[in-house]
Amino acid sequence: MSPPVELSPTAYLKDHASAGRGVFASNLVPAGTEILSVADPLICIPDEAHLDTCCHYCMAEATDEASSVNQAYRPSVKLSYCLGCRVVKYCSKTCQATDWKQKSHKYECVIYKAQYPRVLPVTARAILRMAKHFLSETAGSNIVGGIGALKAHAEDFAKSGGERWEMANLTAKATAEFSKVSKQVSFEAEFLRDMYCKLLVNSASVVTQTFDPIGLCLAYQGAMFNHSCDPNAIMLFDGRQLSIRSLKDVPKDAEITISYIENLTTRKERKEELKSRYFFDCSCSLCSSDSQPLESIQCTKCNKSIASNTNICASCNEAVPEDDLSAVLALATSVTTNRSKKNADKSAELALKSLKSLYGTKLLPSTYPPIPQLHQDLATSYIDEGNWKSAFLHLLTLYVKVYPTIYNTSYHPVRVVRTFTLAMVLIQIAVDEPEGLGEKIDFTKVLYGLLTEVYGNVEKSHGGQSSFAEVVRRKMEEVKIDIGIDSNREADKWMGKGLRAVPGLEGEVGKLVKIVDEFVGTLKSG
Ligand SMILES: C[S@@+](CC[C@H](N)C(=O)[O-])C[C@H]1O[C@@H](n2cnc3c(N)ncnc32)[C@H](O)[C@@H]1O
Repeated sequence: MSPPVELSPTAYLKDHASAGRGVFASNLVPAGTEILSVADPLICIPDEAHLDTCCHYCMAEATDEASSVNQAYRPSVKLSYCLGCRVVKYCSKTCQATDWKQKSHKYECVIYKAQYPRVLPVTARAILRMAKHFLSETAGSNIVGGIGALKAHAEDFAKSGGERWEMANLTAKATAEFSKVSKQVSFEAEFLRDMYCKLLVNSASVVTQTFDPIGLCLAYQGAMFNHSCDPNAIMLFDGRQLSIRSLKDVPKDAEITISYIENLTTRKERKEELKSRYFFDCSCSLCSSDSQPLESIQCTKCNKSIASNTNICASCNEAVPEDDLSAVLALATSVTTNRSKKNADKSAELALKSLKSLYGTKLLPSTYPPIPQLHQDLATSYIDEGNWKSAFLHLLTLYVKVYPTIYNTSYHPVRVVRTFTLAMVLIQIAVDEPEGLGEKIDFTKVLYGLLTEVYGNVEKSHGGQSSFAEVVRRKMEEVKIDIGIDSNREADKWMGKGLRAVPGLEGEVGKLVKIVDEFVGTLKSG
């Protein structure tokens, strides 16, 4: 048994009873605090789709093509190509020089250039960096034992075979071949395959402030956290800076866990994904519990929730016929499976059709997977198109019917960001089509209520020094001036509360709930 290692002022690493190593709290960690911050992850690079729009070092995004709502999150950034390879871009000479000297672009530039106009996939680019770094690493050079000590599960990958193993071999072989053009160093395929396995098990998606994936990150300390489907912490990105923040109070010496996957899925789907991607059987508190809140269905007679482990409504005793229930659950599974396929049709048309078919069963509430994801994907598509009213209706449905169940703390970072997006979309509606919602809402009050909710939670969700907190503060100031609020007194009264808790907003909340009920009603009737 190795001795514990301090990972940050609040967390230490030690051997875990059943999961290799794990991270534990050094003292009580209060909810909404930073546990770990890594300013310079070993690897943090854009994926293929974002090579043209993200700085290859700091991950800043170019603003040119973003819609007005997405621009609210970003400072103005212009990117220029590396003139050597013309594949990667930078926002400044400093980023370019750091990437060149410290992050291996000096070595990989010639490899990228030889492949141009073909662009290497993000996994191939990442394993080249890992391999290069591995050569200069000694076991004691880093507190977690470096790349050598990262779990690879290589035998499990080989044993499970299939497409993933094929891809590991193909990527490693092709990358080894490509690396030969470098005069500095080239690699064997088998060694690169080992790097590939380590990458897949230990890396995380880099996400924007709106949680859209833009790249891949490998940070030693970040890779030490084990998974739970009901985690007490979350990984966030601010550009290339990775942080882990607590979602709940974590008692001294308790394990700190994050979620590796999109955990808004059914238990069966979560367990299958974790087994196939990370090679373990999840036995977290949620997977071991009889109650699966997301898998509750809705009673067609009294509209109350029916728990996931029964087909009988506890409120009115109505029984849902088992065959009907099986058919509905199979439909939900098939929508999820089709969406997760490679080259799946991700169009808004299909998402809307799927959403209507799920609601059309009348048995599935807005929280049942994959309904929340479909609403979110549709909102994102409509924001990109500038279709504010449709984006608003989907985001508002999530705000009213989904977030209180799936993110049961008001400072959950995803909930805070989505609420901010809802406020930004509301601004667009107020400008473009204020009569478009049917119900006349007081835009000023609702907007101010949403923003104060975000403003009051951002310290806990993201930290006061984060770029997102800065974006929120700026927007709050702008809106206060626009709507003629010149003191903080009124804002303070509302601070941190949800719309529902703000005095004087009950009427507006009632109207919003009615808008959502009518909207879901139209989706149910196809
Ligand atoms: C990113 S690593 C986490 C750190 C790892 N425990 C170590 O010792 O290096 C991911 C791997 O840790 C293990 N792991 C993570 N969460 C687990 C869990 N809840 N139960 C069992 N094993 C887990 C699995 O082997 C998984 O592939």
